[in-house]
Parts: sequence; structure tokens; C-alpha cells
Amino acid sequence: MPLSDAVCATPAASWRRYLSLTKPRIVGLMLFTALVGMFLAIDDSAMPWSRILFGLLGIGLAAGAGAVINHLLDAHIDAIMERTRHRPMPSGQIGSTGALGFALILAVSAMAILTGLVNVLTAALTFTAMIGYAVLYTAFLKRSTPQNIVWGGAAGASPPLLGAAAVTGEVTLDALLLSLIIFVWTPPHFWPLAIHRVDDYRHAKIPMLPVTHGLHFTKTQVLLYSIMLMAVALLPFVTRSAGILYLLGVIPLGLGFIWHAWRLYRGERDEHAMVTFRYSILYLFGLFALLLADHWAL
Ligand code: HEM
Ligand SMILES: CC(C)=CCC/C(C)=C/CC/C(C)=C/COP(=O)(O)OP(=O)(O)O
Repeated sequence: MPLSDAVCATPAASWRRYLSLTKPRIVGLMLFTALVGMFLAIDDSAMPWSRILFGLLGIGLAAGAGAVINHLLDAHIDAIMERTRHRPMPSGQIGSTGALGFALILAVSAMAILTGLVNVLTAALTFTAMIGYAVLYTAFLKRSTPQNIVWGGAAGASPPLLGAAAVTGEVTLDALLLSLIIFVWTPPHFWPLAIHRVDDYRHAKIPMLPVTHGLHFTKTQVLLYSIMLMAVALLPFVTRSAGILYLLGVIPLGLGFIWHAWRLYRGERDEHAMVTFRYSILYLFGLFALLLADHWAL
């Protein structure tokens, strides 16, 4: 670590480093999907604002805690990979004690808020998702199987379910459908990035699909998942939890994903991988924005 960094970090710079451990942009999109899960689960005439606000706060803090633990457990792996070696832990800007303390503060606050101000069901489900990501995915699946992100994706897919549970006190079928969409979206979201960063993962000895099964096989999987995603994304319309506006938007959005996956599949080289990765984020944001627009337009 450069000495100047250790000694001279201003409180604002230090705070920003801690914030970056929580993966704020990823958690931000998760909270948007939780919010949509909430709005779709309730009758608009009776907005439970307190459960909405405290639900989002609790889910956000728990997801942030999971991300901090992920940084803590992965610091030695992150140090090997080009994409992650500048992160605060591998670069020595934040130590294990600081990260552990920060994760504990976030996790305990999350559980106190959810148990005390939302409901026990949401607290229990959120706790399961946090442990699923921070421990099950990070410490075990990520290091042992190329299907790591398929099963690890269940934690990241949970926010709509958690959001609906926060406002209704129940696990609803409609919310499960929204989580299913994110579950199917996760592999074609992540594998293009893994293709682009295959050397990183190989050096770090992480068995991501392109490392274990090669680029062609992974591209085929991305294409197949993008087709499956198209079908699963139609389900909210089929079950009548979303209307025609959603349908008209989600079809071009899904065709766009298939188009990018097809171009990645056909490409001789992998320059289309990061385009597909970036599109996946736009896709998920667009799909949930459409659900909301459709809900309010009715
Ligand atoms: C197991 C499941 C997932 C895996 C393995 C995964 C993996 C990744 C990776 C490796 C990155 C690059 C991060 C970086 O360069 O720092 C990323 C970025 C991103 N992911 Fe995921 N992701 C998953 C689930 C999700 C979910 C569920 C969401 C949202 C609902 C999400 C939203 C995002 C966003 C918004 C970015 C861009 C972040 C930025 O630009 O800083 N991801 N993901
Ligand atoms: C309570 C709740 C909703 C929990 C969800 C927690 C959460 C933040 C999940 C995100 C999934 C994700 C970004 C995985 C990437 O980790 P990675 O280690 O493969 O990626 P990296 O190499 O960029 O660190």
C-alpha cells in the first residue's frame, strides 16, 4: 500500500472506500427490483410507506453486508485478478478487521430494522439470501463448480420476493415469478463478463464456465439462456400480473438480448462480450421499469 494512502486518506476518501465494498450500483439495481416487487404486490390506495422505506433500507443494508463479506473472503482472489486487484482490500486500503466490523454493523442494523419495523418473514428470507451470497456462493460454490453463479444467482434474484414479503407479510406467486426472471437472467448477465475476463479467472483458479468448458460452450449457454429468458419474461403477462404495455416493451427488449447473445455466439473473437454484459444490465432495469409503468398505466 502506498504510505501516503494509509496515512493521508481523508474521512471522505475512507468513507468512499467502505461504500465501494458494498457494491453500491449492484445493490441499487437490486433495490429497484425490490421496490417494483413491493408496488406490484399492494393495492395503490393503501401504500404502507413505513414498510416500503424500512423494507428497502433493511434489504439494502443486508445486501451491502453480503457484498462486504464477499470482499473479505475473496481478498486473496481479488488480488490476483486484473479487474479487482485495485479494490480496497487487496490493495491494502482496508484491513480484515475494518471490513468485518463494517459487515457486522450493516448486517445487525439490517436484521434489527427488518425484524422490528417490517416483519419476521422478510428478516428471515433476507438473512437467508445474505448468507446464501456471502457464505454459500462466495466460500463454497464459486470455488468448486462451474454452475456456481446459477445457484448463487438465487440470492441475487431474491429482492422482488423480499420486497413483496415486506409489504404483504407473505410469499406471493407473482413475486416468485419476478425472482424467477432474475434467476434466469443471471447466467447470461455474468458469463459474457467471465468470457471477457477468462484469463483472470484462470490465473485465480476459479472454475468459471469459460475456464472449465471453453468459450464456445459458454457462448452457447448464454444464447440458450437468453432464449429461455425471453419465454420466462412473458410469464407476468400470461398470469395477468402485467398488461399489454409490459408485453409490447418486453418483446423487443428480449429480442435485443437474443441478438446480442447471437452476435457473441457467432463472433470469431470476443469483442462482443462486454456489449452483451452491459446490455444485460440495461435489460433488467428496462424490464422492471416496464413492469412499473404498466402497473401505473392500468
Ligand atoms: C450470482 C449472481 C451475479 C453474479 C455472479 C454477478 C456478477 C457481476 C460482476 C462480476 C460484475 C462486475 C462487477 C465489477 O466489475 O466490479 C457485475 C456487475 C453488475 N451487476 Fe451483477 N452479478 C450477479 C447478480 C446481479 C444481480 C442480481 C443484479 C441486479 C439485480 C446485478 C447487477 C449488476 C450491475 C448493475 C452491475 C454493474 C456494476 C457497476 O457498473 O459498477 N448483478 N455483476
Ligand atoms: C440480501 C441480498 C439481497 C443479498 C444479495 C447480495 C448480493 C450483493 C449479491 C450480488 C451478486 C453478485 C454481484 C455476485 C458477484 O460476486 P463475485 O464475487 O463473483 O464478483 P466479483 O468478482 O466482482 O466480486
